[in-house]
Amino acid sequence: MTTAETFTKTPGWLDYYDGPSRPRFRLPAGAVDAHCHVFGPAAVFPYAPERKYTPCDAPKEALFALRDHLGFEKNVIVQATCHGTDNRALVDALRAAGGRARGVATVSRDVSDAELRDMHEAGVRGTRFNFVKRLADFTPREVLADIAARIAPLGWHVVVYFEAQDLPELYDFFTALPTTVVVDHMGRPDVTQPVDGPEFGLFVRMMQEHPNIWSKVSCPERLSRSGPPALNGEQAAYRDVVPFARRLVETFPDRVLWGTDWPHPNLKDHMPDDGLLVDTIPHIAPTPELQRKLLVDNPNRLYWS
Ligand SMILES: O=C(O)c1cc(C(=O)O)oc(=O)c1
Repeated sequence: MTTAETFTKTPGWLDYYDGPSRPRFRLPAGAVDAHCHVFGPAAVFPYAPERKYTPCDAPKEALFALRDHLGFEKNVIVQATCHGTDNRALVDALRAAGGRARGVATVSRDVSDAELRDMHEAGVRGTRFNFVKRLADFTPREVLADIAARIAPLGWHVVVYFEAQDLPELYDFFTALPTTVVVDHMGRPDVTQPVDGPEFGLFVRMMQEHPNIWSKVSCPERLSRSGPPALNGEQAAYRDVVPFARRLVETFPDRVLWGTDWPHPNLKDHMPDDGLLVDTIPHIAPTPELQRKLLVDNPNRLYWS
């Protein structure tokens, strides 16, 4: 199947989606899409009963086609909340990727050592804690601290997803975690606030004071108020998000990651064009050196070394 066919002929795939454009920006060799998901297919890997949304199926074959179409070498596949703590779709995709994917799972406190070992062998290198209220029920902090203590000896890290207004309350918990901590989507700043204002300032301070904390400079399509269309080749799409991402890339060049967030669950107003998302990269990482760190060196160090 061609890439276009894989997208349009995947059963249950969004009717209106013709697939991504081809990016103008040429990714460096060895680039990693460090935040993407697989969903189902539900007939094989059912969604979790406790899920807050039911996505269209987005199977591994479509993800691998996207990877090749955009020019990435590898993926980091992140367990999505709609699959709960059932990591079978993730592990299946990792095993099928032939070493070209690593994963971030979601586990419960009673996960067995054997299950952790199996996941590690398949390529899992982290666990995800979700604090976004529309996506996940509250889990007591001591449960999460126990999970972090369980996965730390494996060399795994913790990925956290939260919204900026909740950072003051979560700050002490995050900064006490015993592992590397990777923040999804820059902690979802309100991009109508100034980039040097107090809200994003707290996030920057957390990274400054805690060298174990990393950030994904991803998801402009979720954070933007200005929306997608690039006015011309020079101006970035989702341009109101660019100063936030660029600030992190330039201040912490060795602790940032980039990902498409494909297949963009819960976006109701538009279906992002992943080619256009790749074209935002030179706006947030303006030099070849910053691009290499963001796309190649950092993800390879965290997931493949
Ligand atoms: O903002 C979201 O809706 C979202 C959801 C999930 C998930 O359901 O895991 O993951 C993401 O990275 C983003």
